Amino acid sequence: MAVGYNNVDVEAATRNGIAVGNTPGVLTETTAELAASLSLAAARRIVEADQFMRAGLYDGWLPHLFVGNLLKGQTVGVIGAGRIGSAYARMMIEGFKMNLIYYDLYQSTRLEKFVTAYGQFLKANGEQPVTWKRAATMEDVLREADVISLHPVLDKTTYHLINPERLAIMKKEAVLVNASRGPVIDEVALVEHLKANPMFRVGLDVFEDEPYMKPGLAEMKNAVVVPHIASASKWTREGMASLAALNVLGKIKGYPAWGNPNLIEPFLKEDATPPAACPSIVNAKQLGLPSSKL
Ligand SMILES: NC(=O)c1ccc[n+]([C@@H]2O[C@H](COP(=O)([O-])OP(=O)(O)OC[C@H]3O[C@@H](n4cnc5c(N)ncnc54)[C@H](O)[C@@H]3O)[C@@H](O)[C@H]2O)c1
Ligand SMILES: O=C(O)[C@H](O)CO
Repeated sequence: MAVGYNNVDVEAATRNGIAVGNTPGVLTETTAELAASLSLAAARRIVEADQFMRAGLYDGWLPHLFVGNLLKGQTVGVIGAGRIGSAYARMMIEGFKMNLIYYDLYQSTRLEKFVTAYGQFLKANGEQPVTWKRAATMEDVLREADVISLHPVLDKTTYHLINPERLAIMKKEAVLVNASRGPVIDEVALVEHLKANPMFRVGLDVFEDEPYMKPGLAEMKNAVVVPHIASASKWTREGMASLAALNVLGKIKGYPAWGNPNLIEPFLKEDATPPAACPSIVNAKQLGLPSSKL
């Protein structure tokens, strides 16, 4: 069960009349929160400092001990401003008063409106307003942002989206976070970049050859690594299980596909019968499945 389905050959499934279900929506905030946690952990060197403390190396406050990056007033870059990317952007903007630069194939009007409104709120309170920019190219995001989080789907257009050339244009003290899919980053190139740029930091939830890391990554102090736990909250995992089970049940019962897979709340109510529909079938259109009325 997952929202990402890059590991499924949807074309082959469609050719064989097989419906492919996924679990959108219930992972959005949970995954965005983990990306925000990785951003903070990398920017403020939390894991390094924790290891230092546990090793008994702390012998008193020092002005230069584990100095990291301040987020307030800096720029957060989001590549892939869909459900999760937009939720992450809102957290970083509202939580840390960061400015936004994003790159997506589509305009995220709702996100832009949110930043504009929040900027006006800050201004009205005598504070520096936050700003947003939709970048014309991914390179613009990489050049300008202080913290960059990757949230696109994995496909041919996003495989090794972060490569040696693009790493080279990022700020030397940037923070890069990936809670999308491992192969979005060329991990061998990333290890080399981390070695050459000790102030560059990453927070990774996903890896190119999961469950393995590329040689050298585990030794890098400027990398925070966690084992694909972005959706690991109880509410989310229960929600994913419910949506997956209701997709299967819906197919068995011959129900239509739900009209708007971004609006899955009716399937999650504990005290009500779920709608007679499959919550999210990604190849519903291609299979010619009927769509339920909302
Ligand atoms: N680490 C985890 O546990 C975890 C959890 C949930 C989702 N994910 C991953 O996150 C991905 C995104 O999930 P979502 O629910 O936000 O999906 P979504 O479809 O809402 O958002 C994906 C966005 O990526 C954009 N995009 C596609 N190709 C692009 C490109 N070449 N350049 C820039 N943007 C591009 C799309 O336009 C879309 O806005 C999933 O497909 C999955 O791979 C990982
Ligand atoms: O795509 C997904 O849903 C995740 O990778 C699993 O949580």
